Amino acid sequence: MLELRDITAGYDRRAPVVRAVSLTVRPGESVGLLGPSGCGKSTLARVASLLHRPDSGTLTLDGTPVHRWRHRAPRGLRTAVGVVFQQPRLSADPRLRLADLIAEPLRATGRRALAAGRVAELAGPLGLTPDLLGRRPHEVSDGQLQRACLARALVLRPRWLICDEMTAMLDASTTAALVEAVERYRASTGAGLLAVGHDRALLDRWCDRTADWATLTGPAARPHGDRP
Ligand SMILES: Nc1ncnc2c1ncn2[C@@H]1O[C@H](COP(=O)(O)OP(=O)(O)OP(=O)(O)O)[C@@H](O)[C@H]1O
Repeated sequence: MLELRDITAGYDRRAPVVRAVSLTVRPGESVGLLGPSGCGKSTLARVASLLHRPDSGTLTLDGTPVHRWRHRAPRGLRTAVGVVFQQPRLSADPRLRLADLIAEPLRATGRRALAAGRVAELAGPLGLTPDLLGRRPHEVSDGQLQRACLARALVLRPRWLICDEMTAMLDASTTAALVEAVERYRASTGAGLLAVGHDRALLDRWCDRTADWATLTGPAARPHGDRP
């Protein structure tokens, strides 16, 4: 279970952007998160990805409460969550060839020996040919780079996947390919998904259920935030 309970978070303690938000994703479940621009969805997604420490509230991953974020988070918790952001160019080291970009989390966790096999396994189904794997980010399209970023998010086989507007800048066929890759991964591993987006039709098609930001926040939020 991925449980965000009464999360208050932001960039200035006096004016948090996320206020008392609760949201639960059950094992194997896919939950879409919809809300107006600027409401705090990405901030909440970063809290769930252990990238942003909340001012208050609790994040619990598979029964373990998280007490430390970013590089201070225990490796076992950090690697349990894979994350894909909206803009691949902001999250990709421009010096790395795509094969190395995908393998980066393996190197960072001392599992370099697994790199060749895991990259090959993920690249093919995502349409990343050997030619593309040898290029650097400035030599590929946004859609190709996002495919590599998704492969990077899956390379450690996380139990939870957070997709923050993963397809917002992409065309319909790339969107379909990325969603299909996520669903294939989830079908083979049982991983849970939190997909943040603006496109209700896409989230309704993709996810088991879609939660509206307005129902998750404030004192009116139900114990599990999004349950009827
Ligand atoms: N690093 C930052 N420093 C200061 N303020 C920030 C920072 N990142 C985001 N904000 C502000 O926090 C608020 C919530 O931003 P966030 O990106 O979480 O919203 P969002 O719901 O994901 O928006 P969108 O749908 O437009 O991506 C916004 O007002 C934004 O300007």
